[in-house]
Amino acid sequence: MENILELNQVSKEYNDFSLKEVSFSLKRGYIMGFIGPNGSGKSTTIRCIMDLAHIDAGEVKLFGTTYRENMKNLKKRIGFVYDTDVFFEDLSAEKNKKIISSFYDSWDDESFYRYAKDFQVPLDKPIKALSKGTKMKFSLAVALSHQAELIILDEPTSGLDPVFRKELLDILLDVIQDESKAIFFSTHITTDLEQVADYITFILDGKIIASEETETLLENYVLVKGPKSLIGSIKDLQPIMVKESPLGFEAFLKSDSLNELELDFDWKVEQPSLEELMYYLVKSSR
Ligand SMILES: Nc1ncnc2c1ncn2[C@@H]1O[C@H](COP(=O)(O)OP(=O)(O)OP(=O)(O)O)[C@@H](O)[C@H]1O
Repeated sequence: MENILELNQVSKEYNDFSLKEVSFSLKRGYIMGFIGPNGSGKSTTIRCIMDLAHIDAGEVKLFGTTYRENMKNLKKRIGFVYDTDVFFEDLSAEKNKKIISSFYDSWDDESFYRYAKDFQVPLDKPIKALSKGTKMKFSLAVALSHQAELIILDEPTSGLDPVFRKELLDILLDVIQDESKAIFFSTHITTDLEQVADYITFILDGKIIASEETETLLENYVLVKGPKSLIGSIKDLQPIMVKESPLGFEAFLKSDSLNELELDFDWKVEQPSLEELMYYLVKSSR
């Protein structure tokens, strides 16, 4: 199936930071989570995808084409949901909808009212009176009502309570059911991604260090916990990182460093969570 989003060797230089030959791709019908520590380049990458930041080298392809070839049309096919307030705060959600809808030929009022109802967005209230979570839902209702095929969200779940977060994640899962759309979203909440992301792209200091299926990514690594007496044996396997405590150790290593014999040792081998994987990969790089 065609890539709906494709970045090829995208580079962007700021004074103190650069995106370094960022490449990854996403197909229709899937959700990709975009993770990385603070300041690693997530928002910058998203701004490059949205053509809000000029790229110095490389190429961003959307729906198989580039902004250079097709600027006006491309933007309309993307639903961009982000944290900063982009609406007319003093106007009601209904009036905001009226203004925004006039920009889109493909606007579908019926969908909008259905989503607003499903998401319980009060349309008569001014935007400034809505909670953060409700604003996010309004934003998503807008994105879905102009028939966006690619939904890009920059930290949509940050600051939302667990109930709102779960609702939002269910909505995202629902959106990709017909397999014609794709979702790309950045977040620090890795447990959200374990629930919904088919793929994970991991950025660190402006460089992509992994972009693959969530399951495969997690299966690539193991956490081994064992007593002090086995510390020499674990170190022989050249782990990525070992944390020692008075009682024993916790080691993070590539799964293929363990062979069958070593599985028989008196230590516990676990698959790391996404949060543990992120912690160890970030720590070991510093
Ligand atoms: N317009 C700009 N001019 C100069 N530097 C910038 C600009 N925009 C971002 N940066 C720098 O780029 C780096 C990456 O920032 P970015 O916002 O992309 O990170 P992030 O991964 O989204 O971080 P966070 O998780 O904290 O939101 C930061 O050091 C930031 O200061």
